[in-house]
Formats: sequence, C-alpha cells, structure tokens
Amino acid sequence: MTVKTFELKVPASSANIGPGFDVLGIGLNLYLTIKVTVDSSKDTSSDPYNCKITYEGDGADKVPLSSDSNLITQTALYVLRCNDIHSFPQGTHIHVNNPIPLGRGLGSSGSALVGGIMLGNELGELKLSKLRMLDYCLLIERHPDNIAASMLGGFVGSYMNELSPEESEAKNVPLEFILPKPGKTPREKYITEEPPKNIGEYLQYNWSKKIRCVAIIPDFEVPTDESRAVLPELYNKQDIVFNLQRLAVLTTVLTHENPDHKLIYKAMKDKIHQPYRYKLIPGLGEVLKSVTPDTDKGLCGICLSGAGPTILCLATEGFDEIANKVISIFKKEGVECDWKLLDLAYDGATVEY
Ligand SMILES: Nc1ncnc2c1ncn2[C@@H]1O[C@H](COP(=O)(O)OP(=O)(O)O)[C@@H](O)[C@H]1O
Ligand SMILES: N[C@@H](CCOP(=O)(O)O)C(=O)O
Repeated sequence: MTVKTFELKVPASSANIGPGFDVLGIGLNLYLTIKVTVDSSKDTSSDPYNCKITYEGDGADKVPLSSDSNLITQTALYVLRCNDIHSFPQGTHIHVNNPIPLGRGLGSSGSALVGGIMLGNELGELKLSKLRMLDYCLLIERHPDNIAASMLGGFVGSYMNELSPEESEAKNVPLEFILPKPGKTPREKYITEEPPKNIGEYLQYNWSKKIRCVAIIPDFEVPTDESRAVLPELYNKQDIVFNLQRLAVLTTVLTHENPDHKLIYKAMKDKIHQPYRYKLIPGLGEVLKSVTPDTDKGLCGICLSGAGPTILCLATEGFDEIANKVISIFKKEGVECDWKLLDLAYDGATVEY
C-alpha cells in the first residue's frame, strides 16, 4: 500500500489594474488550497475518474463534486489525458478550501485552473515547468492576466505570442473538447494533444511594498463571460492610445518605493473595458469618479478588479475609510459589500510535500 500526500496553494488575482486589460495582474494573498491524498487501499470507484472531492469555503453550496464536472479536476484530467493518463490514481482524495469569492473578479476560476493543472502535473509526475503549465491554462482561460498572476505571483505583465496557423487552430479548439461536459461529448473528440509551446510571455515587475490592496466585494456575481460579452469588437484610436499611454507609466510608477499617489491614480484610468461594464455593476461609475487621492487620504488608485464586480483600491493608508466610502456608494444602489485588506502573493502557486 502506498500513500502520497501533498498540498497545492494558489493565490487569488486582480487582473487588468485599470488600463492593462488582459495584460496586467497581481497575485493576492488569499489562497485556494487543495490537499491531496492518494491512498491506493481506498475505494474511489464511485467517481467516474477515481477522485473523491470534498470542499469547503466559497461556493460550497454549488460547486460540483464529481471529477468530470468540477473545474479543478476537469482541468487536471485534461493535462493527464494529454500525457496519456486517463484517470486519477486509485484512491485519490482532494480536499478543497476556497476563500476566493466566485464570480467577483478575484480570479477564482483562474486559480481553480492553475490548481487543476498543477494537480494533474503532480499526480501524473509530469514535471512540467510553470511556464509550460501556463500553456495548458491558456487553452482554457484564453487571456493570460489572471492565470499568470496566480501561477507566478507578484505583479505580472503578459502577452500572447503570434502563433503559426496550425498552432492558432490548436489554441482555439472549442472549450468543450478540452473540458468535456459529462456524457455530452463523444470520447473520440476529446483533446488529447499537448497545447502549442510558449503561447504567452510573462514579466514580473517590482511592486512598492508600501502599496496595499483594498478589495471591496459586492454581494452579487458577474460571470467573466458575461462581462466580456459587453465589450466591443473594435475600438477607436483615441481610446487605445489613452490606455497605452497610461499603461506605459503605470508599470513603472507602481514599482517606485515612495508611491506618487496622484500619478498612479491618473495612470490607472481606462477607456477600453470599465465604461462598458457600468451597466452590469450599479454604482461602478460613481465609485470610480468619487474616490480620489484628493478626497481620500492614502489612496493611490482605483479600478475594477478583473471582470468585476469587485473594486480594487491601491492605498498606502486609510484602508478602512476608503473601503467604507466605496461600500456607502454601493449601498445607495442597494448593493451590500464585504471587504478585505490584501497584499501581493509573491511566490505564486506552490506545492508542498
Ligand atoms: N474552487 C473552485 N472549484 C470549482 N469551480 C470553481 C472554483 N472557483 C471557480 N470555479 C468556477 O468558476 C466560476 C467563476 O468564474 P468566473 O466567472 O470567471 O469568475 P471569477 O472572476 O471569480 O474568476 C464559478 O462559478 C465556478 O463555476
Ligand atoms: N482581463 C479579464 C480578467 C478576468 O478576470 P476575473 O478575475 O474576472 O476572472 C477581463 O477583464 O475580462
């Protein structure tokens, strides 16, 4: 009888940071943990792929516990399948503890994907590097900002490489062939090939240790798919240049040891995703307009976190006051909020035996 145990820890993320839509992200010290035990003497045959799942934390009332429909295990099965392994080892048990609120723009799905890929990597003893694992993540998530921040940690910029026509075709394969719905897709259509190599490039920037993150979390979900569906296909030149100019300044100004609050605030403005998302998040326009370094001591910048509805305030002090101001604006719209004071998770996703 062999027993193997290990624990995966994956940070939450806040993607975009204002103008860096699909480009920038920070890993946050709010961790999805996955405790794994493989005990070959245990009977796990009641699950279609031999994996007992237990779960606590956010989403406990709705996250599926069958390995063919849970995002973490579906993702692990995808990596295993690409490496010619078609089930979890006999006696696999994963216990998930998830404090990351689902559907709020703190990267819960990105963290689940990163956790799932790492789970497959460990169980299959595949020895994939973090960069290679990001290729697998990108076939599912299709934008690099949140997954790169969760996988690598810290403050990360990323872009997608231009791929050959064949590689692009492989990258854009329908999602249901990668994460098949239980019983819906014929087995022969499952993707069993490894993803193209080096789909993305990533760079970790420094981050001023004086800047902390206030996440104000409204009590409703905005699924990322819906929040992306409201964005236009085409943009005008002025709006793109507006964002590019700010992005160039933002990635450096956030690294300065002594933060320039007013410059950060201005450099965090955006014209390519936040305005289109106002209609999904009552109060968002008012929040972004009303909380400023002039009116709120300690505030550096404010933006929508990921696809929303969470608001990310970067600040050096006055954390409670800033959070309470945002909460009071949402309250006028009938929206209740929770809030958390977070710091960057510099190590990214980890595995411990
Ligand atoms: N720990 C988890 N385990 C299983 N599924 C998860 C987990 N975290 C997120 N998900 C899935 O991802 C969905 C949320 O993804 P998404 O809409 O992209 O929001 P977010 O901004 O939180 O990433 C959830 O409704 C759930 O289906
Ligand atoms: N760039 C993406 C980021 C989505 O992040 P999430 O935390 O909401 O999953 C977007 O803005 O759509």
